[in-house]
Amino acid sequence: MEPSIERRQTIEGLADIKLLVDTFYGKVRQDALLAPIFNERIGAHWPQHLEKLYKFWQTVLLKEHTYFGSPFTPHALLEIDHTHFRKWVGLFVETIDTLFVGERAEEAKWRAQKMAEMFEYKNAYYRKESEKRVGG
Ligand code: HEM
Repeated sequence: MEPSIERRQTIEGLADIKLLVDTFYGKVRQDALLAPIFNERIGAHWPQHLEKLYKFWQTVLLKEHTYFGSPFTPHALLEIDHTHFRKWVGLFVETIDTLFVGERAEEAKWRAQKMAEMFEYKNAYYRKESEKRVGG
């Protein structure tokens, strides 16, 4: 049997974070369900969005604190539901499993899943509240 060559790497530094973020949003931008949502909101500002996401994942995974935003806020207004979140998480997990191995890779998947769950829950809550206000 051919010895298998492990091409996947551990997440060690900013270059790995950039590879993760660039690959993931590359997939998002090709995805029929997610691309329109991102494009409508981000438009020509993809470079700035990616910079923000490098900082976000650098902070979460490398504990180098370069992100100082509030990650949920911009999602509250998006028209997204369970199908979108499931797709987002699916592409994220696929990206990690293709590129990386190790503890940080596992942590990245775990964090992404947990945050997606939280965002989905909060989104549904805000939507219900605003329907109550509109609908009386
Ligand atoms: C279906 C799922 C999702 C969609 C469609 C989505 C879409 C977006 C969009 C359009 C923006 C840009 C908003 C703006 O600049 O006005 C954004 C920002 C962001 N997203 Fe998501 N997102 C999703 C899930 C997630 C998840 C699960 C995470 C975290 C693991 C995440 C992390 C972030 C962060 C950190 C920002 C930057 C926030 C800031 O401005 O500081 N997103 N997202």
